[in-house]
Amino acid sequence: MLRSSADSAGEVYARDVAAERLAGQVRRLEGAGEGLAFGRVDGADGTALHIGRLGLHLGDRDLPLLVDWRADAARPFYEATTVHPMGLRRRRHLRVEDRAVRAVSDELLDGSSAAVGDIVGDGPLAEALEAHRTGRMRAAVATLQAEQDTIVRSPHRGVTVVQGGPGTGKTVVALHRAAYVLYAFPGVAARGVLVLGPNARFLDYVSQVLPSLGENDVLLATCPELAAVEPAAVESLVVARLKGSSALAEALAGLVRSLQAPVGGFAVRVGQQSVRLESVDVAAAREAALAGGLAHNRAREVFKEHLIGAVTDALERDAVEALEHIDADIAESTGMDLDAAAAADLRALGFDDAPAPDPAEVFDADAVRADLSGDAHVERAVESLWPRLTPAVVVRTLLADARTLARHLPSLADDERSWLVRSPDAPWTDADVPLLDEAAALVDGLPDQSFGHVVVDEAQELTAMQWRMVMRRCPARSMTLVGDFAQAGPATAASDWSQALGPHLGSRFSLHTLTVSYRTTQEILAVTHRLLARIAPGRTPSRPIRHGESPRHLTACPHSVATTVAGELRAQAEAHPGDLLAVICADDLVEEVASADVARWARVVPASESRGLEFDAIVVVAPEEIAAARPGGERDLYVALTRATKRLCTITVSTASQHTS
Ligand SMILES: Nc1ncnc2c1ncn2[C@@H]1O[C@H](COP(=O)(O)OP(=O)(O)OP(=O)(O)O)[C@@H](O)[C@H]1O
Repeated sequence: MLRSSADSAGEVYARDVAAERLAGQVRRLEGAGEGLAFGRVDGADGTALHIGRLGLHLGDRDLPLLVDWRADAARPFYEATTVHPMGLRRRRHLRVEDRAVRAVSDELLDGSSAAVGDIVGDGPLAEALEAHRTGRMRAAVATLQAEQDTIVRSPHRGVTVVQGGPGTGKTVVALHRAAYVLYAFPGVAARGVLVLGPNARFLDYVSQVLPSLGENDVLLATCPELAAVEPAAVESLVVARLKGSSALAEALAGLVRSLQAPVGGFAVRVGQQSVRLESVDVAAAREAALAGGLAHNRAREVFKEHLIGAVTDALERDAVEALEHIDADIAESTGMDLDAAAAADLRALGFDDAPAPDPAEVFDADAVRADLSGDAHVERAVESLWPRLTPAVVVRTLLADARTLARHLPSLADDERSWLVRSPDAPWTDADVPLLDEAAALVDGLPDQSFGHVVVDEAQELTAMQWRMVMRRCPARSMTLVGDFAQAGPATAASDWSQALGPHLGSRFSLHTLTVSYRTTQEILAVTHRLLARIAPGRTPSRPIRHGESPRHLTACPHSVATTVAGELRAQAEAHPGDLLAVICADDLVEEVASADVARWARVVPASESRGLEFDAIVVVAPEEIAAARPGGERDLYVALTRATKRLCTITVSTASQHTS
C-alpha cells in the first residue's frame, strides 16, 4: 500500500489513512487469530453457523463464513438451554490451536438423542477452568455463561454495575462488555473506551483479553496514568482516606474561589497616569468572568478583558474631562470660546459649518484596549487579583498549612487537618492524584480526553475523589462498573454502590449480581465462609461449581518462614509441573519471604496488590499478619485466600516460637 504512488499532499494523506486502516485490520486479525473459530450452532431447521472472535464474510455469499460472537445471530450459542433451545438442535464447542481442531464437544438442546456426528463430551467450561493459569487472563468468549452473556450484550447504554464474590467472572464480564460496546454501539466506540484498573500488575494481567478479541483501541489505565501524574511516595492510610473524601473537592473549589478577586478595588499605572477602579467595577468584572461557568484560568481572561474595558472607560472619561478643563481654562484666561473661534476659522477657509470634534471620538478606545492587554503593569495588577494557577500550586496551597486548611475544610477536626499538611516539595502520592485532577478541572477545565464508555474493574476501590475523576472523563455516563465491597481496600469509604455512585448518578444504574464462583473450588471457598460472615454480614457466599483438594495448613517458626515457604513450593511444583504458583503475604513481609529459593518457584505478591489476580495454587503466608497489617485487613485476607483455581496452603507463623527466638 505504502509503495503505491501518491503525488499531491491529499493523495499522500489518503494513502496514509488507508495504510493505517489496513494495518489496524491486520492487527485485529492477528490478535484474534488464535482460536478464531470456537463454536457452531445447528438449527432445528438444518441451518448451521460458525461462531468466532470476529465476523468473516466471503465474497458475495449470503451467510457469513464466521459470525462475530457479538452479533445477534450468535446469541443462541450463549443463551439457548434445553428448556429454551431458541431454535437450536445442537451447540458445538471447538477447541482450535495452531489452526488445528484439538477438541469438539456437543450439547443437544432439542431433546433429541445423539445422531451420527454428534460428539457429546466433557464441558468446555470445566476444561477452561481447569487449564493451567499463565499469569495473563484469557478471553472466555467461547464459554461465556448465560448470566454473564445477558449483561455483556445488554442494550442498556447507561451505567451497568456488576457485583459478585471473588471469581464469579466480574472481570470477564467487564472486558467482554467493553468488546461488545465497541461492536454494537459505533457512536460510543468512536469516542473511545477506557478500562480503569487498580494497579499496573492488574492491568498487565488483563492486558491480552481485548487484543485476543480483535480489539486494540481500548485504553487500559490506572488513575495516575489518566491524570498523567507519577506518584513517588506512599502515605499513611489515614491521610489517604481523608484525601479520598469529597470534602476535598469542596475545599479545592473554595480555595480557587478565594483567589478570584474576592474584594477591593484595582489600581494600575498606565503611562504617567494612575487609574483606580472602585470595588463595584471589580465586582462587576468578577461576576462577568464567573457567569460563563469557565474554569479559573479561562475566566481570568474574561475578567482581565472587563477590567481593561473599565480602565479604558476611566481613561476616556479622564481625557474628556482634561480637554474640557483646558477649554474652560483658556476661555477663562483669554475670554475666547475656542470651539466658536475654530469654527469661524474653518468657515473663513471655505469649510462650511464643520462640526467641532467630539473629544470622546478623538480617544481611540480600541487602540487603548489593545495597548492595555499587553501592558506589564496591567498584567501584574490582574495577577494580584486573579492569579493564573496550575493544579500543583492549588493543591500545594491548600495543603500548605493548618490555617488555609481550617478556612477551606471546616468539616474536619483540627488533628485531621494537621495530618493533611505537607511540605511544598514533598513528592506526590497516589491519594494526591485525584486532588491534582480536581484542581486541573477547576483551573483549566475538563480533561482533553474523554471516553464514550468507561469500564472500571475493582470499582469498590475508588474513593469519592477518584469517582469524580472517572465521571469527568465520561460525560455520556455510559459505563460498566464491576466490583465487590467485601473485597474493598482500606481507602474505600463507601460500603455499597448507592453510597459510591449516588452523588453522581442518583439511582440511575442497573445492578446485576453474579452468583457462581468459577475460580474457586468448594473446598477453598468453605475456608472463607466465617471470614466472609464477619466482613460482609448477611452476604450469601457464591456457589462453587468445582471441587478440588482440601486446603493445607502449615506452621513455621519466625526464623524459618522463607525455608518453609520454599519447601512447600518445591513440593507443589514437583507434584504439579506447569502450575502457576504465587505466595501472598503482608506487604512488610515481601522482602523476607522473597528469597531466591521462593522466587524460583513462585511470584511473591503483596496482599495489597493481589486484588483481581489468579493463580493455580497459592501459599498465603502469615494470614494473621495480613489481617492485622492495616485497617480492613480481614478483607485483604479474604482477597488473598480466594486467588487460587486449584490449591490453597496457609502458613501460620507460630508466635510461641517467636517468644523463644
Ligand atoms: N464463562 C467463563 N468461561 C471461562 N472462564 C471463566 C468464565 N467466567 C469466569 N471464568 C474464569 O473464572 C476466573 C475468575 O473470573 P474473574 O477474574 O472474571 O472473576 P472476578 O469476579 O473478577 O474475580 P475477583 O473478584 O477475584 O476479581 C477467571 O479465570 C476467568 O477466566
